[in-house]
Amino acid sequence: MFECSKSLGPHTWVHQFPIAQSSRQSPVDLRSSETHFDAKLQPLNYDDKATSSRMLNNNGLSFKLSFDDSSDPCVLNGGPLDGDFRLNQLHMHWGCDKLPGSEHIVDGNAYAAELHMVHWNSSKYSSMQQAVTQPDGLAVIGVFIQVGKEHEHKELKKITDLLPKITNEGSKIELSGLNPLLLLPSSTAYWTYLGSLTTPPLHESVTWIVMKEPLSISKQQLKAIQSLYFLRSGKYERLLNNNRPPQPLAGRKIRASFK
Ligand SMILES: NS(=O)(=O)c1ccc(C(=O)NCc2cccc(F)c2F)cc1
Ligand SMILES: [Zn+2]
Repeated sequence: MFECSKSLGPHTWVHQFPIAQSSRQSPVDLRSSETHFDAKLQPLNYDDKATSSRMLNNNGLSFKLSFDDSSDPCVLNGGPLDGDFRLNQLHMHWGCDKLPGSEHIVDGNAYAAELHMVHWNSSKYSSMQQAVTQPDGLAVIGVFIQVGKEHEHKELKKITDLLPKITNEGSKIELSGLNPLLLLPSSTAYWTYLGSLTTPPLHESVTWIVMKEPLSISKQQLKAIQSLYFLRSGKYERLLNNNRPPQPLAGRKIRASFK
């Protein structure tokens, strides 16, 4: 129906955000040759579940599900993390039609899409805005998404069923009763490394936790995600929320919670 918008060239970001060429950038290629099993890594733990959230087709970049991280916070701890991290928002990255759209890749292979659950360090900082510039400020859980046979992932269905209601930029809708724990795959295996936001301002403030097992969604669900449009200079364009290509590891080690 609509052309995929040409992403505004991640390679142009460096002009305005010189940190783009620094040594702690994301995403990366999670190469098994670069990962090391770390027996000290704990399992991830969610203390309590958020109930209220608001879904927003935000500024033509993606759709974002914002959580109220002041009153009923959803708190993540454990894993590679020191202290408590509050869930602030979740969003996704996807491709166009048959193109894969995950940001992280595994041994050079990309997935159809990637879910990001963004948390900020509430043990050390008082808000997302304060934490987002700090080296230990954020923790983002990345979950790969692939098109499965037909068994839809239940919790993700709560999100994709609502997307047709926010296809235009700026539209928003309430979504409560989402349980982030149920958005995680059944296997607890993950990789973790120190990285950055994958979109400007590319702050190097993220402890990345990428789940090894992908979620499966139906073709229809992926279509609903890919059918988000936004109006740019009077023209409808599909959100092409993909993505920044993998960045140099620059000597970083990737730890694995599994052998
Ligand atoms: N794709 S990702 O998971 O790495 C990612 C997560 C969060 C943000 C974000 O919050 N951006 C807006 C924002 C808002 C306030 C202050 C900021 F610095 C800022 F980046 C960007 C990318
Ligand atoms: Zn993201």
